[in-house]
Amino acid sequence: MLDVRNLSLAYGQTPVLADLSFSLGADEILMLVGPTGCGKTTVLRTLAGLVRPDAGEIVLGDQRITPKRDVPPEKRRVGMVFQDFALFPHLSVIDNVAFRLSDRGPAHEWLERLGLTALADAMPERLSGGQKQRVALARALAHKPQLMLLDEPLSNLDAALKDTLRWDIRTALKEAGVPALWVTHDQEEALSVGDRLGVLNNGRLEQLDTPEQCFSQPTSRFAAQFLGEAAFVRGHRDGPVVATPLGSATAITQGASGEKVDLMVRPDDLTVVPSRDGNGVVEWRRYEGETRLYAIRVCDGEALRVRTNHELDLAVGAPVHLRISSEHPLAAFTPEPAA
Ligand SMILES: Nc1ncnc2c1ncn2[C@@H]1O[C@H](COP(=O)(O)OP(=O)(O)OP(=O)(O)O)[C@@H](O)[C@H]1O
Repeated sequence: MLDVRNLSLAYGQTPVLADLSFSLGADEILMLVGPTGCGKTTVLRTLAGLVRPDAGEIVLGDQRITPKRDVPPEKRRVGMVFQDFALFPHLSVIDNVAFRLSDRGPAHEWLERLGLTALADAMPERLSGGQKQRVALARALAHKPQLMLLDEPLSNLDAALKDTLRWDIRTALKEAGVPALWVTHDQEEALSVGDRLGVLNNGRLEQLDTPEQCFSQPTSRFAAQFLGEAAFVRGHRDGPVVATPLGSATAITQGASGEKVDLMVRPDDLTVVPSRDGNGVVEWRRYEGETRLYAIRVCDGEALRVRTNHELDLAVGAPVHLRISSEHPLAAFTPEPAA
């Protein structure tokens, strides 16, 4: 169990974490995303005890940590997995995993669970990136941590390996029954692997919710734009419905009829068909294999992205009709004041 309350931290005069609060359940995995420099690694470093916060408290199991009551990193029982694996190069796999353990049983157990038994006596230099990361995970879990911190654990691995390993890491964390905080830059990973997702912006949690809620019901434009390819179409409320030049959709939030709003649309909320008297033209196209992504310029507004089946083959410059086809409610935001 982890409880973070009103954590603040500045490097010199630069505030990095601002009144950050969240809790993690017994075996909950929280994915942490946000733009570069927003403080993700600093959150992990603070929880690990590598930097001391200026204010707030961390309750980790039965430890209560405050700026005045520090607990050193080695007493926090926090396991860490980094993108660069950080194995001891002069120790074999089993000696890495069992490092400083008086009982080597859990080391053998985690090697087996993570499919590494045959490599127990190998030296790290012989291992592939995926195997190194499994060893790093086994080492962290064999030490029976009360919290796991993962800082972009898959970013040095190729795409095919990432997909398998992310699920193996999730399974291992759940088997170990430890809460985990997992920083990633990968949207698919952020949305698919964790139990909850936190969107960090300038050291503040902009949104903390299930991945589904964060993606489909972002509470701010920032969260909307950070997850997935969001665009905004100006419309007017008419009861629960927002009417736009591209058709109508139900809005998630209610407001006064007649009020101007920007409706958030993603490429799968729109449908495009060829049409001589349509409302737009194809500005660019991108073949994606199973799908195609088109940018459609509508009147003189911004180009909107729409994803279609790969069989719809439209040329650049082709006249088309673009409409909102989403059957689920869409997020609506108050228009930003003109610059
Ligand atoms: N030791 C330090 N001294 C001073 N400033 C630091 C230090 N470490 C990080 N920073 C600054 O704090 C801010 C947050 O850094 P942090 O590494 O936590 O961001 P991040 O969200 O993990 O970024 P990235 O996604 O690029 O890894 C950045 O502006 C960074 O330059």
